[in-house]
Amino acid sequence: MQQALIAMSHSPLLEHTNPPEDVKAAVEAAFDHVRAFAKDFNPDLVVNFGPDHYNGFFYDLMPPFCVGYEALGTGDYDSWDGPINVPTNEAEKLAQYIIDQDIDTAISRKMEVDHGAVQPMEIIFGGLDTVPVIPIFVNSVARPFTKVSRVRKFGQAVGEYFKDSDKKVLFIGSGGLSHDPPVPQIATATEEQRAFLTDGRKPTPEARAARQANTINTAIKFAAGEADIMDLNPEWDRAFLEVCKSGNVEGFDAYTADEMDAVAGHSSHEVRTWVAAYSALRACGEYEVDYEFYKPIKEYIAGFGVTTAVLKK
Ligand SMILES: O=C(O)CCc1cccc(O)c1O
Ligand SMILES: [Fe+2]
Repeated sequence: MQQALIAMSHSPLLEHTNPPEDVKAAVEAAFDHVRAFAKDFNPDLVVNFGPDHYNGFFYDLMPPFCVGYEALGTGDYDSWDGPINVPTNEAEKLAQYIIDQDIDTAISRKMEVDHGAVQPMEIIFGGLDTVPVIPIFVNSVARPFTKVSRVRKFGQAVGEYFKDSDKKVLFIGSGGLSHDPPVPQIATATEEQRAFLTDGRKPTPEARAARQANTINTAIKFAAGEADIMDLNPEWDRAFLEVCKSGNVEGFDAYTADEMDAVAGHSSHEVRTWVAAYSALRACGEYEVDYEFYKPIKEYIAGFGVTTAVLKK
């Protein structure tokens, strides 16, 4: 088996809020599972589809996709802060292949990736300086959004590139499922927020701390039933997981940005990373989801899903 997949939610609140013990234990067991899965698969390379939350990508230049040739962590919420082990030559060849399939992508020789992209690898491998990784940004917060069918085709192109590779490749998707954390949106932003969304790189320590405190306070209120963010939507989450399990990745095409905003929250778009990862794996062959964990967890502001998938023999 040359390709495998881990698609999982992330939340910077893992270390900052306190769900009931049984919930924490269940999440920890899911993390143990993905760690064991990755260890067993023993990838030569990870292709990491990750979102960003205005730490690395801003409205000064917002691409739908970006392949990182070289990358570093932004360290927000104490996430990976420093260089990332990217095989530049392989990333260059991958981007050329994607473009040759008529799918345009941005590239970066200095891509900045935030908690949303790095958290699964921190959990699974203990850092981003171990297994070589090609980080791929999939815009999941900043309108305008590409159609989900485009994300599927992008993922498919990535998968095709690795289909006959002699390397063992693990596709990771990070984010989702339904959730609506307090990330400003350009359409409703104040003047100050607009400035941040457009040009907010390298915040002062005070600005970063204030942003993080706001997220943590919102999560605590949300768990107490007092926050004015959208509720989680377990039904929507379960339906999305069913599409993942069906193996019919064209099923993702029915999702639209407006509907997702309306029923699953403004950060539900992070499932685009799952769409890319599942479509990449599907391009390598028929797959089966061999592990699924799901729980709506208000303390983490996340419909929290963890899945692994392998190719059918
Ligand atoms: O402050 C931010 O940028 C949002 C943090 C955040 C919170 C809950 C779930 C997430 O997926 C997430 O990213
Ligand atoms: Fe996120």
